[in-house]
Amino acid sequence: MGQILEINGLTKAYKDVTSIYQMSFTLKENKIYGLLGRNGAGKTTLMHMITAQLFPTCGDVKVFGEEPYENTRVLQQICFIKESQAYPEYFQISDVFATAKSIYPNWNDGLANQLTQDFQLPLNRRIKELSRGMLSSVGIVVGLASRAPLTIFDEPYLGLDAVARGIFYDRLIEDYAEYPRTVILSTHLIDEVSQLLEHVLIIERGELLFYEDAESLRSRIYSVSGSSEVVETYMKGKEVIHVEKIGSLVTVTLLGKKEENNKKQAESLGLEYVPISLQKFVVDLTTKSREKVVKGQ
Ligand SMILES: Nc1ncnc2c1ncn2[C@@H]1O[C@H](COP(=O)(O)OP(=O)(O)OP(=O)(O)O)[C@@H](O)[C@H]1O
Repeated sequence: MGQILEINGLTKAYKDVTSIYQMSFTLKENKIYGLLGRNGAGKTTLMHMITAQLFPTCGDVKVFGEEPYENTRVLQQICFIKESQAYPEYFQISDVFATAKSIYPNWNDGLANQLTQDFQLPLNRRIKELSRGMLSSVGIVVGLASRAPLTIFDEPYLGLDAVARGIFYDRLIEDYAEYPRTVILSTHLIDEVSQLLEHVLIIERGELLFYEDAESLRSRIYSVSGSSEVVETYMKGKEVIHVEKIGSLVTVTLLGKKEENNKKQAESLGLEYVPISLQKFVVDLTTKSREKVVKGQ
């Protein structure tokens, strides 16, 4: 399976902050990736460099084997939908779709029409007259109907209600199954998209903390709770992500190894074992432990 994105030593530094620091990774074609991290982690900066909207301070980005900057051949294969997508205000929705059709070679009218109906979009209404959620729906139609080999959604659903978000996920997975492409989905609604993701990239303060197969990661993340002494015994030699202490009860989030039987071991010590969601893992990973467990407490 081919690589469609190669990032090497990528850094973006501003005067007071380094948004992306020495990042290197590759993405394969026809996979759905989740790009996760807290506010300010560097996700949008990274996506802007991938889509040639921002120059790196150093390092390089190759998309489909080429540098994306001013490279029409590459750029027409990338569709980037962001939260605050700006369209000319005087455009009607139909003008946005006609423009997208002229840019993206794989644009599909049938899918665009289907999605227009799903989201109940009035094609002849002007952009400046749309509600926030309708504007997000327009972006989603463009993102899906373009069928671009690299499709990137950066928090695409500001203002979209749960029903509309459900339509987005369903249509994405249906169309992806028939017309595979590489999708990068950046969102804070991790629980909602968790089942869609095939690989997960977690970034924090401009660095890539995790890059793993989503199913494998989901099977390794869990928490145990119990008294501090027993929990501390259990924690020895394990990868502890987060510790929380309420009175004498300690709960730790851990990242197990695949081959370990973490559940059995925890339960044999009388600890409560709970598999945790990807969202909780990301929150715990990117939050400092509130309190360390001190031996004997
Ligand atoms: N033009 C800029 N000048 C200076 N600093 C910037 C600039 N753009 C981004 N930053 C900083 O870079 C860091 C990463 O920002 P970025 O927008 O990439 O984060 P993010 O992960 O997308 O956050 P969010 O989830 O809130 O959208 C932040 O500290 C931000 O303040």
